[in-house]
Amino acid sequence: MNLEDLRRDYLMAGLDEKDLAANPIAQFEIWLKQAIELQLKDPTAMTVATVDASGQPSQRIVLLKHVDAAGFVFFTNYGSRKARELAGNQKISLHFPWHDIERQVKVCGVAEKISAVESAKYFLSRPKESQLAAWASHQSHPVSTRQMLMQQVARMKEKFAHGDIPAPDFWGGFRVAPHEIEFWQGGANRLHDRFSYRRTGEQWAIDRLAP
Ligand SMILES: Cc1cc2nc3c(=O)[nH]c(=O)nc-3n(C[C@H](O)[C@H](O)[C@H](O)COP(=O)(O)O)c2cc1C
Ligand SMILES: Cc1ncc(COP(=O)(O)O)c(CN)c1O
Repeated sequence: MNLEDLRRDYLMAGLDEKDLAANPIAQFEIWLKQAIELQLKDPTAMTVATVDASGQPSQRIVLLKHVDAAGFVFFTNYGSRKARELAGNQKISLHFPWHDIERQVKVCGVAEKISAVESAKYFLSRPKESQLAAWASHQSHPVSTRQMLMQQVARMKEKFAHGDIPAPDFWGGFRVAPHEIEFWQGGANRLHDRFSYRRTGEQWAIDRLAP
């Protein structure tokens, strides 16, 4: 299979320092809003990179569920591989791959569990079937067959047949407090525009980076 000629030029837009918000969260919100309005598929999907004790990185996609000055929030199983890696090393990187608008955003920061109260509030807003799936899935651990998984779902459905399904204590959110956020806009002939914000106390410094 020859992949060498698979490429395209990025011609949609440029990015100038004068167009950037002073605060990267404000800039992120502008870009995310555009990604949603332009009906990109899974606009909130982000790749999350963590590292294990040996320094081995691993990645997976999760959905961003909240963003504000305090950081980026996603939800997952606290026994999952990502959560176990974060327990040993809070350093994390997030990546939004917005191919259709020739943009990407990279975030580096530190992840912390949110409160059980905050997690429960989000959990209760999810569809019941997803709540049962969270109870049934020992995420990232081997499961012998799909049938075993479905049996577990059925057991949980029975157990929680009446009333609200409570949030499991092994499931909840992480908030990523960022210290670096890069905005990338594709340019012609590989001469892309890149701006990197770095936290300097209460403020943010902005550098244009070579493409
Ligand atoms: C578009 C998309 C969104 C996903 N969103 C989540 C999510 O919000 N939370 C989650 O735990 N897993 C989500 N997953 C599944 C993860 O990618 C991953 O398989 C799972 O969290 C286990 O990862 P780990 O074993 O590295 O911890 C999503 C997958 C895709 C493709
Ligand atoms: C396992 C898992 N957990 C959580 C989520 C988060 O999304 P939601 O809360 O909207 O179901 C997803 C989304 N694909 C998922 O696959």
